[in-house]
Amino acid sequence: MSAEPAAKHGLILAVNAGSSSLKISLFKKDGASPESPHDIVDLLLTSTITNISQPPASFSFSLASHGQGREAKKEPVKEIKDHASAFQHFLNYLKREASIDRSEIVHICHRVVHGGDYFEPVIITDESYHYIERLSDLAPLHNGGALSVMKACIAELPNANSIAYFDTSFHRTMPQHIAMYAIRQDVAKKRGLKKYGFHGLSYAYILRAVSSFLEKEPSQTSLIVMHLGSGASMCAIKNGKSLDTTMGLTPVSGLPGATRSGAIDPSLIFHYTNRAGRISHDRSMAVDVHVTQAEEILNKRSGWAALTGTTDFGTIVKEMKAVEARRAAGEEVNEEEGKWKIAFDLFLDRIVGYLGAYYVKLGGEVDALVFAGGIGEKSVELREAVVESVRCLGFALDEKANQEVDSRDGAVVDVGKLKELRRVLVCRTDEQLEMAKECAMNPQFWQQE
Ligand SMILES: Nc1ncnc2c1ncn2[C@@H]1O[C@H](COP(=O)(O)OP(=O)(O)O)[C@@H](O)[C@H]1O
Ligand SMILES: CC(=O)OP(=O)(O)O
Ligand SMILES: [Mg+2]
Repeated sequence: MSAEPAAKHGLILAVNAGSSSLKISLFKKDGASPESPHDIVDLLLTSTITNISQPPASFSFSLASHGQGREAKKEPVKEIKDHASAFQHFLNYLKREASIDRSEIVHICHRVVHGGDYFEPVIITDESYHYIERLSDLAPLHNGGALSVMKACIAELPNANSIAYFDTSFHRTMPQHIAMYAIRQDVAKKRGLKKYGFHGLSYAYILRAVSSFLEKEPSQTSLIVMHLGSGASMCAIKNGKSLDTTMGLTPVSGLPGATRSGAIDPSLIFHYTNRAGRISHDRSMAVDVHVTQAEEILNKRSGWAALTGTTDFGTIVKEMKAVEARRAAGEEVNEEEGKWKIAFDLFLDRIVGYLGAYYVKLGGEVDALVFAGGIGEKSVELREAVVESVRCLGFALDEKANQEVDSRDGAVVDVGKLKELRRVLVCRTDEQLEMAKECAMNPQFWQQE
């Protein structure tokens, strides 16, 4: 792949189509690129649309010049029903924002969850678009949304290059026997049936930010990272490389999520429904995605939504605490009310299981446990429960630091007690910034000074 080097500098729009959200950031690349990747791009604005799969969606927009740390105002928008309409709403809003000239956008970086055999970023052409489209069935909550945004970009911002950045790229270093499933390899090879792993842009950002925080080279840094959001996964990073991760061929495997089951016995689905193999045409996407009913059940009708009725882990924690406080006060609590704690404990159990496994796989050489993603960054209670469960491995939390994460600045916050021995960190991950930095640093995309 090679792009026409567009300009020496200009604006980079980075778009992150998550399973239930669309996160957009606009950056300015400076003409004189400093050696350090840390200040190669300046943030101009961010916009976040959440609850796309649970309407009404909520829209926020904030200019960096108006204070980055400030919580942006959120407003419900009933017209937003998918990623395409969410992006259109953002573009309309941007048009009204006089201080930004859309024609200065040179590159648009798109987070694409499944990249199949693509490892490097690719410029979107007919060929690469159709390759990513063919992979949509392997990331039914994701690739379709990203493609619908690309279509809108080509129509509305025709002078900008659309470039796809892949979640799967970070995991290309997984050893073959770890990425392989114990199935016939002639079939596996023909159909690409192996563990790809996801959230790779987030892991790349976290590795960069945490190694810098620890003042170590990324290639000397070993971490166990928990990216816990609507989609949740973990990664064992050994000397800067992905050794193992919990998601697999598709993002449904590993930890449960907002609407995803996580790992199950593969036979379960045939006992759940006798229509497992029937094709279900997903009409919620602007791009047609063909998945079976089995995949629809496990991707869209499971997880927190199935256990508790909400996709918001914050609500689960709040309700659980309220019920547990009543129970502690001697009040009777019925079975239905116990669902919040069951969901919390189930998530905790799966996280701790992988944590133990990854600690052993890394031979105990772990520079830090890192919490990230909406739940990892915001839930004081989940961090407390996880770290308490792995106390036997020598990790301990500084309770006060854990409570105060929200009020602390910076990408990385130290919440561990035994700082010299076993670090516990929170990292505010930023997939948009990771893409923008990678784009700004890639000489292929820019005319040299
Ligand atoms: N205070 C909180 N406590 C626990 N969970 C929270 C809190 N705030 C947000 N979350 C969780 O974070 C999720 C969003 O995480 P994020 O990583 O932004 O998601 P996405 O996968 O859409 O990128 C929400 O759905 C919610 O479950
Ligand atoms: C891969 C994945 O699950 O992404 P997200 O958490 O953004 O939905
Ligand atoms: Mg996400």
